[in-house]
Amino acid sequence: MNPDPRIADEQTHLDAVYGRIDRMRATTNRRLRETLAEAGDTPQALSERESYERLYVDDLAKLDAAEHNLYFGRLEVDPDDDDDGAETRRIGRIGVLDDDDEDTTLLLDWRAPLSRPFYLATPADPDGVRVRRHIRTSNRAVRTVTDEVLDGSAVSDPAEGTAGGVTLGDVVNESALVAALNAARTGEMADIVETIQREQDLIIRSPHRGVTVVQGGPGTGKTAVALHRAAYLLYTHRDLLARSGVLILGPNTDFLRYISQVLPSLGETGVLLSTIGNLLPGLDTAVVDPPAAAVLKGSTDILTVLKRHARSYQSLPKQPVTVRFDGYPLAIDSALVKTARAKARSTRRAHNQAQREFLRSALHGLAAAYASRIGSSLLDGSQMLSGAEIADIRDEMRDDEDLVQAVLAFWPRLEPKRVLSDLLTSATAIRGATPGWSEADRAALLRPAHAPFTVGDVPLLDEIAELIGAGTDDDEAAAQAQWRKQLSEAQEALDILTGSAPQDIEDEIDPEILMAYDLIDAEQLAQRQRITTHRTTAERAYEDRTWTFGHVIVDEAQELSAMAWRMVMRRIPNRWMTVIGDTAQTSNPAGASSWSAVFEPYVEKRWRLHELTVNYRTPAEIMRYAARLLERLDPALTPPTSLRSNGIEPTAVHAEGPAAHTAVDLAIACDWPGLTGVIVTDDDYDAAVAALGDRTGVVVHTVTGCKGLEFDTTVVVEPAAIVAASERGLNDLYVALTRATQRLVVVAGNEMPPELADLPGWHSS
Ligand SMILES: Nc1ncnc2c1ncn2[C@@H]1O[C@H](COP(=O)(O)OP(=O)(O)OP(=O)(O)O)[C@@H](O)[C@H]1O
Repeated sequence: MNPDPRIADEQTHLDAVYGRIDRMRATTNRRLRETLAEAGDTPQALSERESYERLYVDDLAKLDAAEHNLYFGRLEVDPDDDDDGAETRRIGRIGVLDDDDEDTTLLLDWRAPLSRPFYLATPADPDGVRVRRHIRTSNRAVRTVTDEVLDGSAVSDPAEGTAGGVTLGDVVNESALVAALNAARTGEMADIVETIQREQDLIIRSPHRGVTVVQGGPGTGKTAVALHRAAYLLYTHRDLLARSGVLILGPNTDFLRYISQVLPSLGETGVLLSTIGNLLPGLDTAVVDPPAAAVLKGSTDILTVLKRHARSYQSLPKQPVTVRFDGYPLAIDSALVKTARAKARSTRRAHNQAQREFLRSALHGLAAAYASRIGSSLLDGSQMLSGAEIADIRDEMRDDEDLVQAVLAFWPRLEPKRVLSDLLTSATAIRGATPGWSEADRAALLRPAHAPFTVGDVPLLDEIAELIGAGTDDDEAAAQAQWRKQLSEAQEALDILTGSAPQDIEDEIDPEILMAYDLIDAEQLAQRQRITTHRTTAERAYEDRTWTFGHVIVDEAQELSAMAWRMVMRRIPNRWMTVIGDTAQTSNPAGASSWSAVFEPYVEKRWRLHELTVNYRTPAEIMRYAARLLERLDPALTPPTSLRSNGIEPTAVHAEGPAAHTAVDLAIACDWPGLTGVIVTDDDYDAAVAALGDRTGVVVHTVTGCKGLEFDTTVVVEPAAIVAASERGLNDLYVALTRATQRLVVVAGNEMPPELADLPGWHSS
């Protein structure tokens, strides 16, 4: 067989691209070595060196990330002018310019506007594209080339695999898509740059600057779309977003681990991935509240409880407290504290910030009392000390630590964790803050003294931090002064850096390799220096509760409670967000069942809904059963249409003993290709993990922990128990059934939900 000339052609181009990448890597490596070898240990020299080092290391990471499948697409498009020849565009993971005289474009970045027809053109609507070529490479060699001729005639290379219920005319890059969907899963999500579909592309590149909601059933690519949108926005709005950062919120750390490689593989690292449970600096929790507590803590009704409780620290003395100043006894009594409290409250500042006014006023009262003791006229009792003298006494009192402590007992400095613990661990505190509540609700809120904070507590802690003010004015003033100092040092360092840029480097500089002073200003440099071990915007944001992001993406957004949304919204005052979810998959009892209820309080009607309707993950054979559960959940909901049908019928296995054991043994014995996920209830989790031991190729997850994940084969254990385990058990089972890319096996003892009772192989004993 003659070798395909297209392969040889593309190999020539691929060699040119990698040649250029290798030259860029060599130059960057050389510069990095030179930077590291530089002498000088002044603070400026060190910071200059560190900035360059960071820059070169970042560049190398980007080049490494682009190595795999660097070049994947080629378009022949109608030329702009009347010229007969077609214009050729080559598309890759990153843009690459040649180092020739013309700076020839070797590769267009997939996110560039000129690349867009690669994703949008269809035979029915070619958008000027004559031929779309899909190039598969591995280890720097071209393996296959597939052409689609989009001139209204037929597709030239037929696709491998079969499609389920979707019209193939809708599918772009079909054979590559089917190959990607059939590929064995590794436990880490892969990027989809080569096969983004039209409906997905419209969301990824949406210019909408408000809240974009992406609703779609399981497997419709919502997570993939969210991650590629992050990459697209970072490319298109780099100046803005590199500085303010992008936050991606996911449901749990397993999920974040699963998606964590996608953005680096696209050359983007400046993104903070977080769960609600570790969004607050200094706290990391995955502990989930019992349903009743979750509902109470998730609702905005808890706000008045928190406010009432925070106010309870602004207390009055039941008995006057006697303090001694200069040997004289002075009384801190209810009248004195009441006056000081009124003054402090009238500042309308947060508790900790108003403390200064409270103290000033109380000391003023005590100074006046003291003055009346030592300075009253013996004749008529009138005050003989001047106002200035009384103020001096007040200042002296301020230095008397015992006295100040005694006063501040009635307006103590607060710290969010203590405030919340004080509330949740005391039946008395709960009662005081919840007038009108039922005893059952109060009992649901109460927790043992040393119980850890839960995910539901995190938004409450954030709320309390707002209510009480994070630090006192003095803390803030000290932080500001420190910041100004760093800023001026950074400016000096930058001046030196700019002034010392050697001309010869300037002359030979690659357009892609930017110099430090192109990229950073004094503020950024100061921020880098603030915590030298925490270098990226994302990491700085992670350290700072009050950080506001440029864009926020919320995945599995249906799980967020109303209180969690308040916390998220605080971090994105510009409301530029992409929100991804499926209200049919909600398992949190405090989660969302309607997007308008979530967003209207924040943006009224200014949010835009996109719906994804094609299920890329789950084959039609499995979706047939899952759809029945959706019907029971809400008959108005339409299941997504499976793109594939693979001929593998789901089956059921009757377990004689404990079903979790049977399921794990079965998974090990069958050794199905790729990754197998065994999904169990919380109660069965430990037993299943123990049964699995250190076997690879099989993983165990709880129903809530499998959210967003996928496996080649899924073994769902005791579906009836999953349904019974919680109020949202049906939703959980729906999620569990839709995790497989190839095969579903259900293992049960005696009970089976009616929707699965006709599974081949099922019989109860
Ligand atoms: N255009 C595409 N090309 C290749 N693979 C795709 C494409 N779109 C989606 N996929 C794949 O389909 C699977 C499901 O996608 P994803 O996890 O993003 O769906 P989801 O809507 O977030 O699902 P769920 O709500 O069930 O968690 C993933 O393996 C993803 O890589």
